[in-house]
Order: sequence, then structure tokens, then C-alpha cells
Amino acid sequence: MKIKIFQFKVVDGDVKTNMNKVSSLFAKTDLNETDVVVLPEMWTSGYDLKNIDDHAAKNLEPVKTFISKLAAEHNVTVAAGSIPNKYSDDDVYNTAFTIDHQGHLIHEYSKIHLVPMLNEPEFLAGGNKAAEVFEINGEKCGVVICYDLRFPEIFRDLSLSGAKIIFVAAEWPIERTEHWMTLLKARAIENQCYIVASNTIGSQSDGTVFAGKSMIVNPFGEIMAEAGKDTEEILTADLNLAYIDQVRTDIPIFKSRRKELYKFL
Ligand SMILES: O=C(O)CCC(=O)C(=O)O
Repeated sequence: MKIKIFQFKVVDGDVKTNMNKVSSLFAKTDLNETDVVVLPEMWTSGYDLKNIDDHAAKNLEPVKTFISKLAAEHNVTVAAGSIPNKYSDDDVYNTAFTIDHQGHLIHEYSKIHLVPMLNEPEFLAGGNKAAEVFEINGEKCGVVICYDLRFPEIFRDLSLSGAKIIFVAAEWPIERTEHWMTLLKARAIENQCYIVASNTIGSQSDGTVFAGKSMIVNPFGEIMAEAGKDTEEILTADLNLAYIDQVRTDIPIFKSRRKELYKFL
């Protein structure tokens, strides 16, 4: 499965500029051989939380239609990161979604762990549905969002449900880059699956600087592709999904599990 992560700067509070940016990245990239394009967290608005109500999509629109057109036009699945989004109530959620290569919505998930360090609980509501697996080109995948990376339980749930690729959409701050890199590798090693992690670069008006370092890690924990900390980049990797079986045969952690002895799972 051929993946491209778009690592770029999100301009906080400027939805139009950010949508134009994504359009231009699709226009300038050769996607002929690509199965999935991956976007980061909150890429329409950034963390302009004070005005998040104004930036929020309604049932993912108009962003869903915008991404659907790009996906169909380029014949590529888009793991479209996350955006601020409202459903029927007034709450704003941090919602990730994926559109297949024909332009159809195939998955959505609202971030369940809100991040206190960025004041998310003050402005956003946490999703109440567990992350679920879904299929891209017949292969089981999952999506989690940024702070979720600190919760191994959600990754275990997804991998026990068959996920071979877990996408992590993030706007992860630079001062915790070491956590970002270590946890991405750990989640790949402990679940023996591919981790495809997209992050943003640059700073926003409150001074938060993002870490870049979008990354693709294989089921053995090796980094297949890694972006710079402050460069706009298109990161590419070709995932060999059969390699997962080999790693799980060589180090059979799923067979060795003693789930009857784990108190909290
Ligand atoms: O957990 C962290 O250190 C960063 C989390 C974060 O930035 C987010 O969830 O948006």
C-alpha cells in the first residue's frame, strides 16, 4: 500500500487558506502510484480554539465535499486528518474522517482523549464512540488523533480488531518531540503493525511550535520515512502488509498474551 503524508504548516484561524493549501498540494503532487494521502490534525483551523465555533464544519461539511472531489479526481483514498466539527448539538468535536478513492466517506472518529495541555476540554467535546477499524483497499486500518498516542489501550483495541495500519493525525508540539518519536515506535513494536503519523510544522499565534517529524514506522519498529522538524514535505512509503505476518511469526506476542491475567483490559 503506497502512502503519501502531506506535512505542511497550518495557519491558525484561516480555514480558506488551509483548504487552498491542501488543494495546491494535491495539484502539484504526482499521485498516480499512490493509494492513500494523509493529512494532519485540525488542519482547517489549527488550534484557534477561542473561535473554534466559527471554524467548525457541520456534519463535516463543506470539507467532506471538498476532500471527496479531490479523492475522486486523483483516484486516491484520503485519510483526511481531523477538523473541528459539529453534529446536531452545539458541541464542537475534533473529528477525523477518511474518504475512499471514489469520493465516499468510509470512516469517521471524534477524538476521545482531549488534551489538557492545549485547553481542549474547555472548548471541545470528547467523542463517545470507540475507535473502530475500517478497510482501505480491503486492508483493515484504524485512525487515532494526537493525544490518543499516549493511550496504548486504543492501539491494542484496534490491533486486536485486525488493524494493520494505524494512522495518527497530529498537531504535536515541538517540546515533546522525544515523546512523539518514542511513542510512535513503541506503538508499532507492541502492536506489530504499521504506524502512519502526520504532524504539522511552524508556529501559531499563541506561540505553540509544532514538531514536524511526520513518520512512517514498520511493524518491527523501524522508521521507514521521517520528515524534518520544520520543512514542508511530502513523505512517501510503500507498506508491505505481508511483513506483519512475518514479524508476528518471529515474535509471537499475540499468541503469548495472557489476557485472563490482565486486570484492566
Ligand atoms: O500529548 C501531547 O504531548 C500532545 C497532544 C496534542 O498536542 C494534541 O492532542 O493535540
